[in-house]
Amino acid sequence: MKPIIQCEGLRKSFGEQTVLDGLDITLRPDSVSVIIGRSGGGKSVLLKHIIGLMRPDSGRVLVNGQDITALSERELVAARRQFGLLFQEGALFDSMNVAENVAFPLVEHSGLSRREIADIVDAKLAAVGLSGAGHKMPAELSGGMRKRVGLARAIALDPKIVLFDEPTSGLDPVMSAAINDLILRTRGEFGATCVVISHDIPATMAIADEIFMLYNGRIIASGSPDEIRASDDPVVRQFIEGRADGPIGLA
Ligand SMILES: Nc1ncnc2c1ncn2[C@@H]1O[C@H](COP(=O)(O)OP(=O)(O)OP(=O)(O)O)[C@@H](O)[C@H]1O
Repeated sequence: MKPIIQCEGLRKSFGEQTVLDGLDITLRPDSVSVIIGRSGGGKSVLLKHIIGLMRPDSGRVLVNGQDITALSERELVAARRQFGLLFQEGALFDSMNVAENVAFPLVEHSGLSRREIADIVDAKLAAVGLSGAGHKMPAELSGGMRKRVGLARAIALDPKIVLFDEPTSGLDPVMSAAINDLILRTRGEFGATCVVISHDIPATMAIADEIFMLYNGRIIASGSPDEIRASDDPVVRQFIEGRADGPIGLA
């Protein structure tokens, strides 16, 4: 199957610090791909390269075969419309109510009428289980609700690819399970490719079609949850078992 996202030889340093060190990754369409790895290991930096918010020092990022590292800022704006992005805290606009938040990308990019936009907003809020919450302000919402509003906004334009940056961090187990269901539905019902960054190993095992382990600036292991569980790589084992002792230093 043709990959939807392919990074080849990505290198990125900040001063002396090398964060991506010749990273290769290939993501399949219509799949849930979960990228795991240490805090500060470069997962968010990788995500920013995939949507063209950061440019690599060298290497390429192909999205549907198009090298987005070669695009101008103007072309990038168009290319980014293929993506929906759910930020860690939902990143809602605090001065807008829930419906206005979800409507925002539609107002900015779709050219649809107010009536059409209102219908889409209702449908997306229903999809995330928040029908009737359109008038609420972000400050009135729980963390889980904020994430669901963020997801409704991320899928407002029916993007082909939805990126989730630590979607379950800070949520209770029930809300985490609800968010994981939503990720699976985002792939199933909306036909989107989902790229998830996560520290949550049980959730990763439950939702991933393919897991990628980022370590020392490269993908050191990839495979289905069963393959990753059976990995004999000591770094992978330490990470998925959550042990303090092992090759991964704590520094
Ligand atoms: N714009 C930047 N300028 C300088 N350093 C940066 C920049 N962005 C990221 N870094 C550094 O790159 C490293 C990787 O950061 P990144 O946010 O990608 O980690 P992460 O794996 O997403 O971590 P976490 O799981 O804690 O969110 C960190 O050491 C960070 O300080």
